[in-house]
Amino acid sequence: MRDRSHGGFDEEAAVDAAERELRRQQSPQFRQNRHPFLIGVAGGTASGKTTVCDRIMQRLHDQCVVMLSQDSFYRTLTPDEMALAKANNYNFDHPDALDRKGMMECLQKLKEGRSVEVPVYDFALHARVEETQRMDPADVVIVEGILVLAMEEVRDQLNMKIYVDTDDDVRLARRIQRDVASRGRDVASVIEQYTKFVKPAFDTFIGPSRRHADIIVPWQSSENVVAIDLITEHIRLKLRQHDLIRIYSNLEVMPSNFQMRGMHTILRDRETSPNDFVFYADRINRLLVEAGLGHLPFREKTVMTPTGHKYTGVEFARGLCGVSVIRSGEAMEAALRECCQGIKIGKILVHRHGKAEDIVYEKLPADISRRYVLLLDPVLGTGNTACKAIQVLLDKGVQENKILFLCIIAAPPGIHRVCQTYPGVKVITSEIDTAVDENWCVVPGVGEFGDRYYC
Ligand SMILES: O=P(O)(O)OC[C@H]1O[C@H](OP(=O)(O)OP(=O)(O)O)[C@H](O)[C@@H]1O
Ligand SMILES: O=c1cc[nH]c(=O)[nH]1
Repeated sequence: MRDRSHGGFDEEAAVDAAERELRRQQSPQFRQNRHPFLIGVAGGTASGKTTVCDRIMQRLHDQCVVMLSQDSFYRTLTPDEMALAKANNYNFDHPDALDRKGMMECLQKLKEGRSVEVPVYDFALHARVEETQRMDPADVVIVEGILVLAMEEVRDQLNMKIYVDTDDDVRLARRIQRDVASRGRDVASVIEQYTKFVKPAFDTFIGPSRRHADIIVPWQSSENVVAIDLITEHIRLKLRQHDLIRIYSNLEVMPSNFQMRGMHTILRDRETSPNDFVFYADRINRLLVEAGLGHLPFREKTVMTPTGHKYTGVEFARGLCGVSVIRSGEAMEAALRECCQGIKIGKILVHRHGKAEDIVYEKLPADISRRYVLLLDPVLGTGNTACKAIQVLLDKGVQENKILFLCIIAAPPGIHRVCQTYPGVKVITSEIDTAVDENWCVVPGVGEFGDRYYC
């Protein structure tokens, strides 16, 4: 409940401090602790993956971007395999042709912000050469290759997955041209290899892996400039979010998947009916509450199953309660009650009036100072409301590291403010938005959450 006044917090100073912190983390001594943003680019042979990567790198020229190619990790062949390769009878399109362990080690090191020595593969000799190529840590690592989205262990490391979609005939024509010109092959052998191995591997591994992609880029004979623009804009947005996660260890963003993005799309759509808004907000609230509960301490517990076997598991934490920020936070109470039967839930009303800030109402469990508190409010905008509510809890004796703030969307100013002012408080959100506008509305946001939920 507020008239969108700003409160006494110097937002610019907070953002400056956060940026200073980010620069500190970018200094060489901190590099090894940095986690870069990992992008996977897959697609069939000669689909244009490298060109897509080059265009992305050109557009992200102000970031430190490196590209790791799956091709660098072809295995050194055994003598028998070498004989097959020379007879054009070896399957280079199968995941087993790769040194997957070596590739994962490289990826892991880059992910940890360390330099790596990348193997160099000679396609004409079907062998690794002696020398390696050094790759230094970067802000963004692009991993490119036909099987990048088909290998689960690689896929699991990626922050963004792109699939380049090009017609089969265009790809075959390009493949013939490339292998003849630069890999020492003749046309007949390229076509034979394509029919025997390349196409079946595409049908078995590569084509099906497109379902794992976040973005599918149609890429035919002319370049898809619009797609590259959209992708790089999205990467910039994600990098900003990624930076926040790197700065604040007390910020957690729930993993995004198509279900989550679909639910957010419905919430954010101004055409969504009130019934649907409530339905999908409730679904996300339930997931948020589960994510919050996952941060509570647990005790080991062993039970007997009905078949008389032991199961060693854990026991849920005791001594927790919820506190909702009136009015929108009350929309999250049902989700908390569904997960924790009989849980005590208190309430705080933060009322703003001009420059003055008043708590006009609070009703909290008498023993709240001994409890963990799940503080519920679906929107974190400037962070004024959240900070005021957190301060009320601290004044009641709740320990800072026993407060978990759950919100459906969080804007960067609110994240800076809460995470910096209260480093012990864990902020858990399902999405980070871009900004807060001059009317204190979150951008892109959901509009006035309370008005839409309770209308
Ligand atoms: O981070 P801030 O800039 O403080 O904004 C966030 C606050 O705004 C919303 O409440 P609102 O004031 O709209 O009241 P309502 O819940 O009664 O609709 C939201 O539920 C938060 O409490
Ligand atoms: O955009 C906003 C900002 C604060 N609160 C809301 O409900 N929406």
